Amino acid sequence: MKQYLALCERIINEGVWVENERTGKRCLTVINADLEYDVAANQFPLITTRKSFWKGAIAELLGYLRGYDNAADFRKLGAKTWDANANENNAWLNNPHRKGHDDMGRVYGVQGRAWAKPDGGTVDQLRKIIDNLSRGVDDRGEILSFYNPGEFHMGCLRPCMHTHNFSLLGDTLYLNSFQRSCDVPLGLNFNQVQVFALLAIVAQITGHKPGKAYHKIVNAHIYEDQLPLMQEVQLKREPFPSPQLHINPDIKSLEDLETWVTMDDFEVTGYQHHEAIQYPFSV
Ligand SMILES: Nc1nc(=O)c2c([nH]1)NC[C@@H]1CN(c3ccc(C(=O)N[C@@H](CCC(=O)O)C(=O)O)cc3)CN21
Ligand SMILES: O=c1ccn([C@H]2C[C@H](O)[C@@H](COP(=O)(O)O)O2)c(=O)[nH]1
Repeated sequence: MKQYLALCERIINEGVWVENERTGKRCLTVINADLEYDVAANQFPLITTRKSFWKGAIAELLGYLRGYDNAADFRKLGAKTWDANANENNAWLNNPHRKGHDDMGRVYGVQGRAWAKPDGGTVDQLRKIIDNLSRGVDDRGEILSFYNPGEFHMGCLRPCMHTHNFSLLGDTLYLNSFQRSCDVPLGLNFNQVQVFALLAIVAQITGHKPGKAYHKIVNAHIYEDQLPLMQEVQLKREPFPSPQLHINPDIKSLEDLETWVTMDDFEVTGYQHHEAIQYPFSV
């Protein structure tokens, strides 16, 4: 929680105003933030200075791991986060590749599970990583990348958290996650949960101990209409200690994640938090 608050303070003290064409809003922006989560100690990085709807974040992650391309599928899991980007962005609504209501196009998990090969067929990046790690193999290229510039024109948004790189040291699994753009009041609240949960889940299904997760953010920003709530409400509150995340131990494989897992298989204990804050969302 301290590193989150330090990043917010840094944006307020050192941030530079940058215009954003798509949203028509200015963002107070800093470049480069390195966050670290201790998954081994189960210090779940949930924001405590406002109520966090963490289930939406894990639902979104599960949708990515399943390769979903449709906001309706995300809603069924419990994440409403893609409704606006799928259905309210004019450039995407007028894009000939959009397959109708709720379609997100070839974003995130589509690239992770079915990256189109130029010579035909697809690559399932996640399957390969899980197979290797389950055999105790780290080929120094255990990389899940959603960033496919050749297909940006076929999706509603370029991926923000775009690459997850796993590493094995002995029986301990590590994760480095890379994010090019971060809406600190709204998106980071979810992204911290996702980086932590991704390492915890993959360690569990490949039979390893989780170590640390390292989260690098390049452009970290606060939208102009979010700033008063951040400065005058959220940053005035004292944080509480980290809660813990519990994952159903019956989840043992990628097939389990793909077939029967729901948000009921995730539980958080010890979550003390301040009241919810509704931050404005920019499409
Ligand atoms: N401007 C912007 N910021 C983002 O963080 C973001 C995007 N766009 N587009 C793609 C995804 C969607 N994400 C989202 C979208 C909505 C919330 C949101 O409204 N969060 C609420 C609670 C939602 C709930 O009830 O589940 C919050 O208060 O955190 C969070 C992340 C993250 N990403
Ligand atoms: O996981 C996510 C997804 C999106 N965001 C934020 C970061 C930006 O504010 C917007 C995306 O706009 P771009 O112009 O494509 O950078 O969504 C996030 O924080 N986390």
